[in-house]
Amino acid sequence: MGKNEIIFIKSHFFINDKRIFENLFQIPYSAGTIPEPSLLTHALLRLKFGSNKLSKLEYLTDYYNKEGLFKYDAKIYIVDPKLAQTAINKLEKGAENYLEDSPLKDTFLGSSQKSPETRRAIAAIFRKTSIEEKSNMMIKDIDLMCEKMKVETKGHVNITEWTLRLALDIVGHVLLQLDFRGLDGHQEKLLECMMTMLHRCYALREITSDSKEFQNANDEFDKITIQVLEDALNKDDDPHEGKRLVKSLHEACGFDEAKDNMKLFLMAGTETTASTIPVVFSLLTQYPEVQDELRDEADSLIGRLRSDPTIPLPKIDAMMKEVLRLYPIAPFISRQNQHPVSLGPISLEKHADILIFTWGIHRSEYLWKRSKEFVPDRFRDPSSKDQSNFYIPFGAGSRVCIGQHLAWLELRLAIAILLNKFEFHKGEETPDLNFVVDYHHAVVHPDVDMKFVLKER
Ligand code: HEM
Repeated sequence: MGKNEIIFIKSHFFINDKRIFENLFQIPYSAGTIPEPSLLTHALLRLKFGSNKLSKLEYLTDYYNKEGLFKYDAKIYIVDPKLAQTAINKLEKGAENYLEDSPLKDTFLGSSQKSPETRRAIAAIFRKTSIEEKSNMMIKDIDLMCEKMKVETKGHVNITEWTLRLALDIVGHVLLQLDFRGLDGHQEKLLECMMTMLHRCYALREITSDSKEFQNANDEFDKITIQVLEDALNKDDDPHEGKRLVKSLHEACGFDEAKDNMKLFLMAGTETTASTIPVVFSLLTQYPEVQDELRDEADSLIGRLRSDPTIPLPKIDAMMKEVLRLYPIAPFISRQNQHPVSLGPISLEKHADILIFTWGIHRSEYLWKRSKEFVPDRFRDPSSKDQSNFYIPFGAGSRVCIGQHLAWLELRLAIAILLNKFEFHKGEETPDLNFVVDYHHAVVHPDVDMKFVLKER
């Protein structure tokens, strides 16, 4: 808004620009068009939420509930479940400028053309049964983390750091048949590169993607992944493990793309679960009675869980579903249309920039009872009226998160084992739960590392 166009003095607006005056009082919506907040709505949102764009978008989700979609910053946000389902199935992955400036731009995350072969080539590795067969590797890594936490944390734990290292080791062991030894501190450099790019640049915006620091981190990340890929290609497959992911990738898309997709697996496989676990424990320290109840379940089922990772954990599973409802780590799903297309009553020009707004849909007061509250047993009773049938933390359709089975198993095992071995409490250093958004990769993270007081059991 230009200087002198609107002057705001003590709860009065003074408007001295005719165009703005008209815009303030425009009727924001007429049937068949995409509604857009008026300048007045923008101004009020700014007063209410400052620069917190995620909260503004969440507010607009309920505001435009009837229309089911809205435009904000030239992007179209879909918040109606039916429209969202249609958009997910009918439109293509990504958007015109999706992943521009990102080291993941040439991976199959953003590409709708190359992805089917790559996806097919690696699908077997990500299948639920293949992942479950490797649960022992995850359990070994989680146990190692717990042992190290006991020795090294002295009662105060930075769970963000530990779970980042854990997630890196699990991606290495389960997906790549490689030992990164993140928990032993051997891959500090790799984690540092990822965090410089993902947190400092894209989420916190402390540095830009053309800064020297970013470039150095990206070059180093490239160097490490090239080395890892070359080493892995030179090794024979373990006959018990089947073909390595890196070999399948290499055969499907050649060295350069395989290297970029390795970067994708390292980033997507590490930061997503490593952001979710700290959120879980932040909530469990805010609700200690829930933590105790879940610990009782973990204690009684841990023996069976270790030998069969698929057994139901009714309370822990329900709580994790609720965490991914209230705080979906991937808050948007990006889609675009190569050709003009109609979506419900709306006609879209080609190359519209479309976001299915999971965060808003999961928290809409029109779809969920007590929508903004943490209700840990909401998902325990499938017939509960507290539930909506539109729940998409991992997306949906042909481009659903390929790592969802890995993520889910890792989360339930890590949470059950951590609860069985430790109590988590709030301490002086424990931060409030606030989020920053990486709009490039459509991920939210807690804005700072999550630290707790840890009591060994
Ligand atoms: C809590 C953990 C996770 C959440 C909430 C999550 C969520 C998502 C979502 C919403 C999408 C987009 C789906 C769409 O466009 O329809 C996605 C895509 C993807 N995820 Fe995950 N994810 C998680 C963990 C992981 C893990 C552990 C990996 C392992 C490597 C992974 C790898 C990927 C990849 C490669 C894609 C792109 C798939 C494609 O475009 O075809 N994710 N994820």
